[in-house]
Amino acid sequence: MMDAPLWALGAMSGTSLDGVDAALVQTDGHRIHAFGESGYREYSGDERRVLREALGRWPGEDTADALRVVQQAHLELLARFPQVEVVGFHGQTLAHEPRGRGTHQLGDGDALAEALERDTVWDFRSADVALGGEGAPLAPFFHFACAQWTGAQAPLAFLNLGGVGNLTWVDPTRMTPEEEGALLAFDTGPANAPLNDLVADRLGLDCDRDGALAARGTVADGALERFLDEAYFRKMPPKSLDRDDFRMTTELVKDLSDADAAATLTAMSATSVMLAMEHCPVPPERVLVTGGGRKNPVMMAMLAAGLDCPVEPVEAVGLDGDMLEAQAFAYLAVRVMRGMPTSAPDTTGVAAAVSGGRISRI
Ligand SMILES: Nc1ncnc2c1ncn2[C@@H]1O[C@H](COP(=O)(O)OP(=O)(O)OP(=O)(O)O)[C@@H](O)[C@H]1O
Ligand SMILES: CC(=O)N[C@H]1[C@@H]2OC[C@@H](O2)[C@@H](O)[C@@H]1O[C@H](C)C(=O)O
Repeated sequence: MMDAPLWALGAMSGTSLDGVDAALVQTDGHRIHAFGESGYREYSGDERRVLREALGRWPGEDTADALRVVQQAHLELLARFPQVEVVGFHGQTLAHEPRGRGTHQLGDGDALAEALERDTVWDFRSADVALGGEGAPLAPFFHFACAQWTGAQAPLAFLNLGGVGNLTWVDPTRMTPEEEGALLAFDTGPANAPLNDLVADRLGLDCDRDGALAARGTVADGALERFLDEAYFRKMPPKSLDRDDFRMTTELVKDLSDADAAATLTAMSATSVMLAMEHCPVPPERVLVTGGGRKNPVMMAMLAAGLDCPVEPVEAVGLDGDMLEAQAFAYLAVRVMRGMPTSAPDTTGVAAAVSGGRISRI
C-alpha cells in the first residue's frame, strides 16, 4: 500500500545570508501532491554580521552567537505554520569541505523539534559525505519530482542562482530519481556571492539590485578568461563548492570601477553556467532558473545569449523560484522519515543512494 501524503514544512537559510525561507509541500515522498503557503524571515544587519563572522567555522569552534541567530529566526518563522506533520530543517551552512573536514550546517534540530512540537529532520548532508559524496547539491531529487509535476517529457535543467550556482539535469521519463541516468547535478560556480560581497564592501549595499550596476559596466575580458582557467570548470561532476571557494574573483576585479567589476562578476557567474552545460548527458530542452539570480536581468540576458535553449524563470512552469529550496527540504524530510534515498551517485558522487538526515522525534 502507498504511504499517505504528509504536509511537510521545509526551511532553508542559504549561502547568500539574506534570510530564512519556509514553505509547505504535501507529498508521499514520491510525488508532489500540493504546494502550500510559504514565508520569509529576513536577517537584520546585525544578525547577518554575526553569521558572516561565523563562516568557515566547524563544530567545536565558537558558533554560539550564530546558533542563537539561526534558532531564533527559524523559530519565529516556523511557528507561523501550526498545521504541519513534519519539519525539514536545513540550517545554515558555515563550512563545506567534503573531501576534508566534512560539511557543517549550523542548527539544533533537537531544540527546534522540542520548541515546535513537531518531528524534525535535519543534518541532511553528513551521511552523504560519510559515504564519499559531495553532500551537495541535495535539491536534485526534488527537481526530479518537480519535472514530473510539470508533465515534462524530455530532459530539462534546473539552474539555481543563489550565493553559489547549481545545475540539475533531469530525465523526467525515468521512474525514480535514484535510477542511473535520471539525474546529473553539481555546483556550477559562484553565482551571487561575489557580487553581493563586492557591493557590500564598496557601496554598503545588499546586492546589485536588478543588475543596475552591472548594466552600466563593461566586462573585463582578461579577468573573465583568468577566472575560466580554473580547473574546477573542467572537473567532471558530481562536484560541489563552498560559498567562498572562488575568493580569487575579488582579486581579479579589484582594480576595476564599481560598474565594470559588477559586470565582470556577473559575466563570470553566467559563463560558468555555459561551461557547466557541456557536462549534460544530452542538451536539455529548456533551462528553468530558480533562486535570487533569476531577478537579475543582466545575468539572465547573459545566460540567454550564451545558451542554446530557452532560459526562463521557474515561474514559467508554475513553480515558485523564491521557495524551491525550502520546498526541497520539505520534500526530502518526508523521504527521510520514510527511509527513502535523498542522494545518489549521479547527484553527489556518493558510493550508493543514501537517505541522509537525522530525525528528532517528539
Ligand atoms: N532583484 C534582484 N536583483 C539582483 N539580484 C537579486 C535580486 N533579488 C535577489 N537577488 C540576488 O539573489 C540572492 C538571494 O538568492 P537566494 O535566496 O536564491 O540565495 P540563497 O538561497 O541564500 O543561496 P544558495 O542557493 O546558494 O544557498 C541575493 O543575495 C541577491 O544577490
Ligand atoms: C553545502 C551547501 O550548503 N551547499 C548549498 C550551496 O547553495 C547552492 C549550492 O551551494 C548547493 O550545492 C547547496 O544548496 C542547495 C539547496 C542544494 O543542496 O541543492
